[in-house]
Amino acid sequence: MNNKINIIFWSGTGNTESMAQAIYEGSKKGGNSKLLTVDKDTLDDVVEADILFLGCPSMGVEELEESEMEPFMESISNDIDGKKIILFGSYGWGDGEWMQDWEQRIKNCGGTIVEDSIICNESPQEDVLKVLTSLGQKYSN
Ligand SMILES: Cc1cc2nc3c(=O)[nH]c(=O)nc-3n(C[C@H](O)[C@H](O)[C@H](O)COP(=O)(O)O)c2cc1C
Repeated sequence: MNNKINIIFWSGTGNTESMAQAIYEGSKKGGNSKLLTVDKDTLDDVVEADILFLGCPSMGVEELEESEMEPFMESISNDIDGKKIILFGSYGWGDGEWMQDWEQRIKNCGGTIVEDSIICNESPQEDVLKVLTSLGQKYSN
């Protein structure tokens, strides 16, 4: 059976959503992946995943989105020990600090970051989308 890949994201204006869709396009070939907005996921979607892709833009002041993504992260903090995770998201005027903090948080919960996080400024360019699609494909086998 191919790896179970779950892609869970929050996106306000669609930039992080485009990134998530690019990952999903690549992962679909494995026939065992799901694309979920963070309000639609369940704890099972986290627990069952061999590879978890989590996406969120930089919001607040270099923070995760506070009404859905932040509570979601809190809710899974005891369930990602040993989990293979890849983070992605879009940002605006900052320097990527939110992503560094997010990586640290995952590590503190015992999660394993298996790839460099993918970040892009505002709308993802074609080259970023290609990288994301190849990552989806790479892990779906
Ligand atoms: C309320 C709000 C807060 C934001 N805070 C930051 C920030 O602290 N740092 C940053 O680089 N960009 C910030 N941004 C810009 C977004 O991260 C950026 O527009 C991103 O592309 C949005 O992604 P999305 O289309 O997936 O929602 C903020 C945007 C909004 C609406």
